[in-house]
Amino acid sequence: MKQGALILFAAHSGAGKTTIIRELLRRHPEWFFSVSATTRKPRTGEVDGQDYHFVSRDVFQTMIREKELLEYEEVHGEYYGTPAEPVRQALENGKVCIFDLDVKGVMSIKRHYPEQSLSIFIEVPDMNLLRERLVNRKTETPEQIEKRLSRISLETAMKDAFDEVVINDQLEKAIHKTETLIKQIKERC
Ligand SMILES: Nc1ncnc2c1ncn2[C@@H]1O[C@H](COP(=O)(O)OP(=O)(O)OP(=O)(O)O)[C@@H](O)[C@H]1O
Ligand SMILES: Nc1nc2c(ncn2[C@@H]2O[C@H](COP(=O)(O)O)[C@@H](O)[C@H]2O)c(=O)[nH]1
Repeated sequence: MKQGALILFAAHSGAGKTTIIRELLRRHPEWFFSVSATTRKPRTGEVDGQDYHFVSRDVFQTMIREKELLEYEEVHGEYYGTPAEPVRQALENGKVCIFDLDVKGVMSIKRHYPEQSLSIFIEVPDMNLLRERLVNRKTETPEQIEKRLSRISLETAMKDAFDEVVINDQLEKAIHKTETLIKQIKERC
């Protein structure tokens, strides 16, 4: 009986992790995406229940109190957390489960599921690209962009603990590389 696999993505803000995940899920609708809860406001085009469960701080605190979250972190001044029950069910059904997380969230989930997890850090060939991509994305103010980039040193310090680092220079190459890594772990779990 298949146990399911957990694919844990993290990156510096702007590296392209969400773009890669969206394309992987488009190509593999059979894979399960762990929809996080967050107190951050939706960006244009983001759909509640699909990209995130957008909740108030009060609701998020209740989720913490009721132990509904597998892990949670405060990132860039907002709360983000992984609802536990959908993940448990997806794994029970032997699914490949995809997670969009910050670096600390990756390590927390890896501690829960050490044998079934693959952690992937999405990197850029040049750090200047991060600001450029965030500016082009047009979803944050200049102050918010600087706040996001201020986590680079923490993220760099934790990068060595990841199983794989994938450089997102050419998007299609990065998608292909991650897809190959996921197919490999899927064979084992
Ligand atoms: N290989 C690439 N070349 C050029 N632009 C890219 C590439 N990959 C992604 N982008 C663009 O860079 C921007 C940031 O990508 P994305 O939103 O996926 O980043 P992220 O890593 O999820 O960041 P955050 O953690 O801030 O959400 C987007 O506008 C996306 O279209
Ligand atoms: N620890 C967790 N981190 C999460 C979760 N969901 C998303 N994230 C990470 O937060 C930052 C900011 O996300 P953004 O959508 O505002 O750009 C990013 O690194 C996400 O990967 C979660 O459930 N737990």
